[in-house]
Amino acid sequence: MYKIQTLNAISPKGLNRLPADRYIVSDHSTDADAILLRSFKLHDYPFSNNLLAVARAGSGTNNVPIQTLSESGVVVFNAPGANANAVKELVLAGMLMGCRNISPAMDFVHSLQGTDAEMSVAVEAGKKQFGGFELPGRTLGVIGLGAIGVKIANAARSLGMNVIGYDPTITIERAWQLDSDVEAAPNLDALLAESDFITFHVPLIDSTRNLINAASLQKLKDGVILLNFARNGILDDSAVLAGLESGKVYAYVCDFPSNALRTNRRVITLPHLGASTREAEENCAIMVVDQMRDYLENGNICNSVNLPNVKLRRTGLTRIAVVNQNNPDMLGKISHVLGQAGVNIAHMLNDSKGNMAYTLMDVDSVVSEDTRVALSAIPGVLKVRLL
Ligand SMILES: NC(=O)c1ccc[n+]([C@@H]2O[C@H](COP(=O)([O-])OP(=O)(O)OC[C@H]3O[C@@H](n4cnc5c(N)ncnc54)[C@H](O)[C@@H]3O)[C@@H](O)[C@H]2O)c1
Ligand SMILES: O=C(O)CC[C@@H](O)C(=O)O
Repeated sequence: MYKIQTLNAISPKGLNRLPADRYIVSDHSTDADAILLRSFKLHDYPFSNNLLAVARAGSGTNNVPIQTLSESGVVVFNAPGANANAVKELVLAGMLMGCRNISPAMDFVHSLQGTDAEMSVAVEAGKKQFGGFELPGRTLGVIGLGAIGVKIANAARSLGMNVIGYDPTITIERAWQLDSDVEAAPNLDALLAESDFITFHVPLIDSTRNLINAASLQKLKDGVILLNFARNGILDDSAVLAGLESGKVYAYVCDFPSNALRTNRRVITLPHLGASTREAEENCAIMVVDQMRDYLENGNICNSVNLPNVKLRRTGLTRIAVVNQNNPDMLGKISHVLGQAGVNIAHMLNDSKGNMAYTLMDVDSVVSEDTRVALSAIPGVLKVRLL
């Protein structure tokens, strides 16, 4: 039986794909084979030695200590693109809420008192405070053209906006998906200087922390609308608040509330709702459960952030799965141990990602526990499983 620990609510549509005769799913296991989570902060979490996989039912993995897990040979999965449409829709809603002043206008209506006739007079007198502007012809800057950024860029084009994007590491797949009228900004400053709306869709990493700060704020157009549905920390909140105060920033729409933000009338802040749709939660859960199950049962890897994609059709009598450091001569040492044990490799795939490597082998015989232990003892080998 595989033990799966859930650290957040994971859609039953995903969990139901784990057969009860092979999987025990619990939210309080102490020796789990795999962990399923969403935004639970896993840094400093006590991992069991059994742990083989961590699966993030979402896109961002900044709540997962990838380096520490890699050092123990634990595979970390995520669900690329599975919640992108949900985020796209909320960003579009946020753009419209920002430019049409919907949140302060609603606050105004909530504050009205008196009869309907009195209210009608107050509405007509008061509504001029909330006049806004339209999207067509305005320029949207999209920072990060991954699963979410590309969808937003394309949707904004279909709404008649000019779109410029900035992503120095855009993949070929995403570039193919991009509307051909989306312009590539030569650098971040050019995007900041030309955009009426700027939306951020980058992971929180050292190079994306405080992309908007006191200095970069000065490069923005006056009256810009900023949207952060990526992560807290990508914009420096105090710089954005200063920009709202000076009029440089017209509105700030974000998914990451703080005390300073939530009381400002020109800030629309939501409770991390970007991926909170039935569809996105189901897509993410199904994707990571399938990936985790294929890894646990067959050793195949798909959509891991720390190991390469490796998928091998099952042949042979025994499958050997080895997670190791990406060092010279690892394959030589692994095949030497198997040769000494009289084990013949029928099929093999080996690939690497950064300083991690993975080897999946189908062999023609039963492999003893002694041989598994001998493979585990090779310096640089992190995990060995017989499947
Ligand atoms: N609010 C939410 O609920 C919610 C939901 C999903 C994702 N997110 C956040 O959004 C982020 C993006 O999600 P995604 O699914 O589009 O991820 P993704 O991996 O598909 O795309 C991220 C893109 O950012 C680019 N990038 C990295 N560093 C950059 C930099 N310095 N400048 C410009 N581009 C850079 C990458 O090349 C990549 O194309 C996630 O990492 C996560 O933090 C939030
Ligand atoms: O699980 C969630 O609700 C949020 C997920 C989101 O932050 C992500 O990075 O995919």
